[in-house]
Amino acid sequence: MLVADRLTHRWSRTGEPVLREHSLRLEPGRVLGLSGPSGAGKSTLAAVLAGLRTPESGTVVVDGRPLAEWTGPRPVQLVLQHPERAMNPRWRIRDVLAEALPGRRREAVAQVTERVAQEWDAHHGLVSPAWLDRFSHELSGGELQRVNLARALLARPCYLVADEISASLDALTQTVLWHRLDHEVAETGLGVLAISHDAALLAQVADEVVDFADLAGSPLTPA
Ligand SMILES: Nc1ncnc2c1ncn2[C@@H]1O[C@H](COP(=O)(O)OP(=O)(O)OP(=O)(O)O)[C@@H](O)[C@H]1O
Repeated sequence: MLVADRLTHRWSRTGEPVLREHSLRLEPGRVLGLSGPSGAGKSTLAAVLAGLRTPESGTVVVDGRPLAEWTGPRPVQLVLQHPERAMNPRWRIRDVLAEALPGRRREAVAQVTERVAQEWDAHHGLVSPAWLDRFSHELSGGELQRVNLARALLARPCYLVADEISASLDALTQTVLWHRLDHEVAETGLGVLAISHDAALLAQVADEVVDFADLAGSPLTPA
């Protein structure tokens, strides 16, 4: 279980806190939907859950161990709406995918990236093997987003924070992508936090939907 307890975070020392003792539980093998208005703090919470921001106070514990104590691959992967920000523009797509496999032999990495591209290609062409030798600027935003998600799953995270990951996709591709994620949830026990403004999408893909505001000031454990 991913347990975030009483997280507080403000972006400037004198500013209002964006996270105000926000708490949530994300179970393995489940999809939890998170909704809330623009600017509320959902992406801030996402960054803290993934360990990319340190909260002013509060804890994030992943499968019984504080997030800060995990070494090696991040147990919580974050995929954002704008995939180009998460990729080195000088890398080919095969190197972008290989980033999820640090420390492996070159030949093994090449094999895995080819296999992953073929496997994702089988899901209605979500990722094409033909993209592997291209640079990120040679793919569309939606294509890059699928590569970004494939890379995040290749790292074998325990939990995935998916922040508006399908907002730039057409309806059919969106359905196929969530179907692919569902498969991962069922097969590997991945826990997913799906952040979106799209209530209809969340109703479709999530086991439960919570509102960002309702997570504030509701500690999971006694103070
Ligand atoms: N790097 C930053 N530096 C300063 N302020 C920030 C930073 N990132 C976000 N903020 C501020 O924190 C608040 C919450 O932003 P956040 O991106 O978490 O909201 P959100 O709920 O994800 O919004 P949206 O749905 O529009 O993506 C906003 O007021 C935003 O301006």
